[in-house]
Amino acid sequence: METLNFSSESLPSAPSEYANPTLQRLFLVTQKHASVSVILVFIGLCWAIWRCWRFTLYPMLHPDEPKELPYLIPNVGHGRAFFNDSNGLLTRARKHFPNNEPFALTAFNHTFYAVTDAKQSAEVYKNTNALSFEEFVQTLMRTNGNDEATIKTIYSPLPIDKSGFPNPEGLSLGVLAQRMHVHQLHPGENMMVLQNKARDWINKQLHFDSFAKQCGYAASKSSDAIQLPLYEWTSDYFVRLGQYVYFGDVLDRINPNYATDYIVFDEVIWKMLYRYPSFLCRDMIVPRDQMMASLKAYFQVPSAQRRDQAAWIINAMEDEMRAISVNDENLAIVVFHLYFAINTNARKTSFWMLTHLMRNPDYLEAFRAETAPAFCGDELVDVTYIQDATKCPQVDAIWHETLRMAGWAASVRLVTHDVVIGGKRMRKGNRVMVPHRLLHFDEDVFGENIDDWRPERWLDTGAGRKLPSSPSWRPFGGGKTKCSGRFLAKYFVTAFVATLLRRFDIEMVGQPRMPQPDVGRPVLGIISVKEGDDYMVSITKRKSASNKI
Ligand code: HEM
Repeated sequence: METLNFSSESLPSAPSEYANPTLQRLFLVTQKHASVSVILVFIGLCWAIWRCWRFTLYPMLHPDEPKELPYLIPNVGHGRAFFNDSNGLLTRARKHFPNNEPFALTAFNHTFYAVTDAKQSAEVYKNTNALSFEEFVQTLMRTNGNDEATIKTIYSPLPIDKSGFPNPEGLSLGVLAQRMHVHQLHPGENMMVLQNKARDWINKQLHFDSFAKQCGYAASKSSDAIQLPLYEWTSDYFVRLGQYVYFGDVLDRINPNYATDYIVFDEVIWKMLYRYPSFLCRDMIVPRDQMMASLKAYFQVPSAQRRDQAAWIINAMEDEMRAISVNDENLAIVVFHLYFAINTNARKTSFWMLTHLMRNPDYLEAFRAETAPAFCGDELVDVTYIQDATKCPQVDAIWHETLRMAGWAASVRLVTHDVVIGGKRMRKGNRVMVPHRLLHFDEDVFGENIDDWRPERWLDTGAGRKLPSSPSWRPFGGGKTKCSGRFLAKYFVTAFVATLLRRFDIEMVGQPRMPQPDVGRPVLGIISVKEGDDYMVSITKRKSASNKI
């Protein structure tokens, strides 16, 4: 008993009849334990009442609302699991509620409704009145420094007869921008300009001499072979490609490190999405601010020195923004978001595609053979051939299957007023998400061996050939905000891989394990590779084009 170490000052006084000091201490300790027990019982009771209310009584009283996945700690909810592996959590929740109804999840006081049924997801994409995508864009704008007055101006309706891009519905510039992206990026003359620019860049840069000069990260070089870390290399090449296609050389001249800064930023972009306090994310803020300053400097270069090199959308956005008096700083932030949309996903898709192809040499050879007619010697000449699924069905299947495996995004919308989706009432102020991955891993739709990369699932059966138009196929989101860059993205990735395979042999150095996706970090499309899982590939010159298939 003497080992009990309570100081008598910190405890209430014991009755004086306990003359023995040991008994006196024992009394005090018992009394303290009793008060602790009362508090614990009280907390336990409150917790039981809260839990019974939240997960039993409330659902009974509101059967029209989505059921919620139970959790233990109020406010925290499934926060930790959500941050560690949101798709793992969603898969677990889907199994918990065996019917296909929407369900609810709470993470750090935010409630999300998850819609995992393909038909119900179409309801989400269609309902632009009660479900807002703009709120997500505006939050990003705020996080990255757009001021409130500018956001308000950009989201205020404009006259139907304004000059510049036609606006017959009197939309705000924020909404009209979606139409402008479509005008730039859907197949047609405007997209062809970008395709030709990309073809010329790929033809010039995908050269052995260029690798040797540009890739400071190469592990070894000889006169006809070079070893490169695949993720680092595809990231570097694709971001420079996207930048060139949209800004020509001008941005690179203003800041030769722009593409490198972007990749550093893009790898920690989840800190921006989770709105980390600035003192915890210097690694994201420093490159971001540098890029925004460079974009501001870009818009201060005299028009004659930059506009003829820029894509139509960059010049058109500048004109539209200036017409509503948006200043250079705010313009730079808006265009920064566009730079991000152009560059975040293609670099990762090419990494995953090459990774799967090297592990499936038959498909690699099929890709090479099918795309051969697009070349004259080693030069890519025909920009439409590789895109055409009737001429390159295997390439098309490889593209789809790579996106199916690597697409990790969810479409997220804010509920702006109560709405019924999938027969369930969703409350204003919460968010609705359509997790693409859950749709893409539905065996009933995409067939067996769902965890394996099998392009043949898109080719071998009539049902497989219809998959690209299935409502379960959502790598690019859906509705009015469906990724307008999807055609150009396919072109960038397949033209790059085709030219690489035309000119070089590529193989893994050693036998690296299959790189793991970084499931803990949210992305807006394609999953990143886990830190430390990048691996070396050896790229070797092939024989001259005349000897090729
Ligand atoms: C494999 C590559 C790509 C994937 C997986 C992808 C995926 C997505 C997704 C999931 C969205 C959000 C849609 C929504 O929630 O409704 C989106 C939006 C967008 N993407 Fe992509 N994207 C890719 C490549 C590109 C490229 C190369 C560009 C431009 C050249 C681009 C431009 C855009 C734009 C402008 C939006 C916003 C749509 C709008 O507000 O109108 N994307 N993308």
